[in-house]
Amino acid sequence: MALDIKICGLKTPDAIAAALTGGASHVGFIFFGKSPRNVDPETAGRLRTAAQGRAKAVAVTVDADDAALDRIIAAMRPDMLQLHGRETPERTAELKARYGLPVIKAFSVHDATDLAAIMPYRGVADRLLFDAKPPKGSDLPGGNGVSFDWRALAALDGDVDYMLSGGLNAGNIAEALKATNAPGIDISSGVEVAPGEKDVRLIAEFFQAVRAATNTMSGAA
Ligand SMILES: O=C(O)c1ccccc1N[C@@H]1O[C@H](COP(=O)(O)O)[C@@H](O)[C@H]1O
Repeated sequence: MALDIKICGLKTPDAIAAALTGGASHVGFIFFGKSPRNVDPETAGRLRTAAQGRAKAVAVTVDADDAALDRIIAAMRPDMLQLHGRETPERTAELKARYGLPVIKAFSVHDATDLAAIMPYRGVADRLLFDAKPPKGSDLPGGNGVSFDWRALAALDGDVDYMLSGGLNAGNIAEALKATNAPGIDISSGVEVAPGEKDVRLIAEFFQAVRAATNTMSGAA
């Protein structure tokens, strides 16, 4: 099965073009005021048109209320919603029904005990996303550029569809894929030169590293 690759926190046409040229399956837009990657829904709506028919456009929100989500959905027309806050299984189901969109639910992981949290979301969220816990003092629930111990995911059932995120970059993606065999990966800080500032060269290098890693893994199989 092809590896899904999401480049998240996009804010400029150049960065989106680099993500699409590299072969991103998903492009993510952040709607969270405290993030250096925050975009307004209208800007995201303009930017996401480049991805039409090429990659799924994902709206990333954090405990957003209905009014904020209504505005995001109307202006951006995302293909998917990513819930990166403390949204309950009930809220997740409600949003799926309200907008008729597939939902990615994010979980923060330190060790295998954190995986118990996913149980009530199985059959509710369409896909799970595993990110590291935010460092102490961080204002952001994600996008902190920190990894967790990927061995924690060894306890997952084989049928769990998820994306691995948190501190991925061109230098560690081979090890991350080898450790997890993740069906999808998600990166933001690792292709930036400063918080919120994507770099087209780093994006291209990330895709090269992913291709090299997947070629090595399929050769070894
Ligand atoms: O990137 C952000 O600023 C952000 C803000 C609020 C919620 C989620 C956010 N990003 C998510 O974090 C991971 C990527 O993090 P990293 O920078 O690669 O470590 C990814 O799931 C983004 O969607």
